[in-house]
Amino acid sequence: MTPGKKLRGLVAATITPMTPDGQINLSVIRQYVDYLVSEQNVKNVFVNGTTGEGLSLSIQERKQLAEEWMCQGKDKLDHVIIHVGALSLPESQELARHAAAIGASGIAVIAPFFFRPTNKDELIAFLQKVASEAPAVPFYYYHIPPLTGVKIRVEELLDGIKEQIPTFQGVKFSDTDLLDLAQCINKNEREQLAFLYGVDEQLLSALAVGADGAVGSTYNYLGQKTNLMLEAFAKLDLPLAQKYQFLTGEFLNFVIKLGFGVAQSKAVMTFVSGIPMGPPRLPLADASAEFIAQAKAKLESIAWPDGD
Ligand SMILES: CC(=O)N[C@@H]([C@@H](O)[C@H](O)[C@H](O)CO)[C@@H](O)CC(=O)C(=O)O
Repeated sequence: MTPGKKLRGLVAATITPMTPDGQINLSVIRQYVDYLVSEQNVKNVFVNGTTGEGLSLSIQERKQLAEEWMCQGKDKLDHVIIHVGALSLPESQELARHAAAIGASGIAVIAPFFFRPTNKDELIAFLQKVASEAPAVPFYYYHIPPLTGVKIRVEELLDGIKEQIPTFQGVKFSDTDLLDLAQCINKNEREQLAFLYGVDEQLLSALAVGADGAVGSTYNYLGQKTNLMLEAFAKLDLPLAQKYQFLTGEFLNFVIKLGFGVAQSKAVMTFVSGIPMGPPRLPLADASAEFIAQAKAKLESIAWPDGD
């Protein structure tokens, strides 16, 4: 791992593999790490987030997964960010201390979403109490208003946040409000913050306003293609970058219409990688056989510019 290096590029929002009877399946994480690195060229992971069903796992399971990713990712991954957000502040603090103890490269926290913060100060107060439990670990705010219902604009949140959270390192921005994202980047240009976009189907637009990279579910199985989009964008080859975005978008548009969430991501990752991701945890229901057949056929029909 590379401590201190600014987080850039693609970060896979990891799926939590489960056994058919619904237990977490740590035994495939080693294979999963190798697959991400060698087949998808993705060397950063975000563990126990939305895609990882982090909020549906017990504290013990979250710790076990974090430890396994750290252990298997050692010498292979660049960054292992652990999502430690929880509805209960003491639980979130416990997870932050644990992530620090096992040497995580960063921690991230979602806004609490049952009793919600109603303004910036309440949200920062919560984040600060968690971040201060891991005083040497880079801290990221995980902004995902479609799921949390917490719509406090990040631009507003960032104003003065470093004074209260000295470890503040950036934002995982999972929202479509690109004006907010652009204003964050504009105002924080000279700071060393990382802005990582989380709506995979419109990553190219976020790159255009200066996002440093992306955290998302599709980089588990479309990481290599999305890396080619990043490369084309870096070389200012906009037509090629657009081509990749259009094609990943074509797949996502198709599956979103069928109904696409964490369960379906698990199914897609299983058929693409061959690693059994297992079922999701209730209340999520397993992807249907029909979804799997249609998603597979669609993905196989895409003619990528690199001929793959
Ligand atoms: C709502 C949701 O799950 N969003 C995903 C996206 O990667 C999403 O799956 C993708 O854009 C397809 O819609 C990520 O932002 C979530 C994520 O990074 C995480 O698992 O923490």
